[in-house]
Amino acid sequence: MFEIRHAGVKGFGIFASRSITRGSRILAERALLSINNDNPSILAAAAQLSPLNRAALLRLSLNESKRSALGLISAAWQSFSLKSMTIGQSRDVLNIFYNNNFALSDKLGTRAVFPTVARINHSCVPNSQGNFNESLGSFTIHATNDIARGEEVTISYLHDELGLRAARQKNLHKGYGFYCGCELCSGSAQRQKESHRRRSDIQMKLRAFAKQQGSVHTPDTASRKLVLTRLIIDTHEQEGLAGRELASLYLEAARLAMRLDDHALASTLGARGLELEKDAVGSDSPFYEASQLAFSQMRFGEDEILASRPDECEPELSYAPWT
Ligand SMILES: C[S@@+](CC[C@H](N)C(=O)[O-])C[C@H]1O[C@@H](n2cnc3c(N)ncnc32)[C@H](O)[C@@H]1O
Repeated sequence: MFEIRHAGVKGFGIFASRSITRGSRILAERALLSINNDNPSILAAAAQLSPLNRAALLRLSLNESKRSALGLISAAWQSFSLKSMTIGQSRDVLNIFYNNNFALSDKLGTRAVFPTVARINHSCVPNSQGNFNESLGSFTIHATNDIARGEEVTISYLHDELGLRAARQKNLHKGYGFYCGCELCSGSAQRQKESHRRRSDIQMKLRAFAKQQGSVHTPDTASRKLVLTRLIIDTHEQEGLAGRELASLYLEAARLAMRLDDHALASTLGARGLELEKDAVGSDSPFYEASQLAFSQMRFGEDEILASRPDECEPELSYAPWT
């Protein structure tokens, strides 16, 4: 379904070797290296790897801008007791880990590197999304948009999907040492202008709403929240963004519509939210199962459950560089 090959200045990347339809699982893989609160040492975990797996780890991409100074002292200190790795190798292992790991659970301190997933480059308008599937014990990549044969498979490394270009560039450079040249960041001036207008507009509306919320409590809060949530949904869709964030917005809108006794609207919004979630995580994901359950309970009047979906205790999943 895909191949790993050179992607110009980005290094390696993953490309569709045939057309991939939205919702398809592109890959599912287990961690190559992981740490958690009980076993927090990256170098100790790397020392346990077989020579083949350690070589595979050392082939992954480094953040060159952080290669020289940062990590050297820590690597030297930590590798003191690990005779199996040189200080240089230890420094590279740390750099590679920071540049490629995903935070899977804040509570358990679980962070992991997945060898093929680590080859997927960033786009501010990605066509795929990564999520950890607890029941498979694997990280999955699903197409959130249709992908043409030969097109690069991309995910977003950012937390704020609707961020403005300057903020996106700053965060990507700080985290990964690159300035993004994706189809949005290097798109036509017209496209960038429209995107900037849409994104600033919604940010302004969100700020105004938050300010209003802080000052007075008006009884029509649910209807105003619904209007705003639907505007955020529209912005995502106009920007070509799909995935779990959009699914959550639809499910939240469904909950608000239900609260306003608009059952027909709640059903339509909820069904769309579930469809988007299934596309992003797969029908075997506990995330999807939890949303399905919450949606059916909401329809029977227990809407608080949808507001406290279990996964919302965890942070939004994304690469976790240099944290
Ligand atoms: C997780 S790795 C992705 C795979 C990597 N290209 C490789 O060769 O293994 C992250 C690194 O890929 C590069 N990268 C990812 N997305 C990029 C983009 N949109 N523009 C430029 N470089 C990118 C950066 O060097 C970044 O530090």
